Amino acid sequence: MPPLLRGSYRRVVLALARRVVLGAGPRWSAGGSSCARDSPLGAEELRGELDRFGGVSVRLGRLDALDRLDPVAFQRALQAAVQKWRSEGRVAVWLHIPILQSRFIAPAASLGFCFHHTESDSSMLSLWLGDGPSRLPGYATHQVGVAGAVFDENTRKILVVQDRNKLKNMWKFPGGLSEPGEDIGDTAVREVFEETGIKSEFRSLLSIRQQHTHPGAFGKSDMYIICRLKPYSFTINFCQRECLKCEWMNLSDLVKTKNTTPITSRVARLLLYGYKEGFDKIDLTMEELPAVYTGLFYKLYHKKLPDNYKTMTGMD
Ligand SMILES: NC(=O)C1=CN([C@@H]2O[C@H](COP(=O)(O)OP(=O)(O)OC[C@H]3O[C@@H](n4cnc5c(N)ncnc54)[C@H](O)[C@@H]3O)[C@@H](O)[C@H]2O)C=CC1
Ligand SMILES: [Mg+2]
Repeated sequence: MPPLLRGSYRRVVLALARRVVLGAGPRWSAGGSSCARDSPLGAEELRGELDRFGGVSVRLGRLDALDRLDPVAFQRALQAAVQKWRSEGRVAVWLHIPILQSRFIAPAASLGFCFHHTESDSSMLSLWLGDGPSRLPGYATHQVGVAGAVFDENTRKILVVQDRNKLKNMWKFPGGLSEPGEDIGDTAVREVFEETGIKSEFRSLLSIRQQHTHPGAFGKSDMYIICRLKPYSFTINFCQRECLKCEWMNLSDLVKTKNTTPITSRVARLLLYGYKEGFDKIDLTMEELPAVYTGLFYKLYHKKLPDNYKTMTGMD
């Protein structure tokens, strides 16, 4: 027996290998005694929860003994567990590993596990056990950036910035990346305030750009959304760290200038059209609706739907 599999480790490993179970299982005990020596780590078995697709989810952070379990012992236990889950017809295994237990990543990888995703304090590995190629869904594919086109209808001026740290200095709308759980409109309002000092409120969504293998998105795709915002403060106090310049520019000048990005120019023209013909021509408005399955709420963006169409039941 390898030296690593001595004493309490040995008991842990044997228990893991023998009795990997799903659901609530008995605690480890090497000899039936409940004294501290026989169950020295007070640990539970490597066990998983069954998900609705027939996969098993194991959270290593819940296993008390893990701090004193070495990678070799873990690999054996996991191998035995995978064998058992396979024989039970489980389709996949999800392995959640806290960052401080990262020494278990390599042993899991040697059994075929791959990274599914990582968070700041943990990683999630997965192993497909079902027939054919994996049907597990991938993780995040896009980052979401949001800009605010803050248009003052009274003066026909629009708020524009030039970013610092850019190879070319071009006029654009202030904006930045959405934070986890943040509504699109809230990102626009927050970023505009952080970058320019201007306070504003969300009016509508104007455009969505999708760009793949975006250099600023760590190789992922970029979703860049521009919102129409209405200002309610007008004194610029721009962030020197992020911006080189910031000003209220005549919308017609932004439409004309060459010193801007194609998307900014296009949205400036869209705003001009909306200003002249009515913003309902260009606005995707937002409404909050209840989600059927989760009981949560979501934001839905679309062209304005007349109230009678919201409740109509037939074609007449
Ligand atoms: N076509 C356009 O007009 C432009 C569109 N965008 C879009 O805007 C969104 C991102 O907005 P941003 O204003 O760039 O983000 P942001 O406003 O959230 O953050 C920009 C700041 O983050 C920091 N930062 C970013 N990457 C960094 C790194 N690797 N190391 C250290 N600091 C770093 C810098 O301080 C930088 O000034 C994306 O969706 C992008 O596609 C951005 C620029 C131009
Ligand atoms: Mg920015």
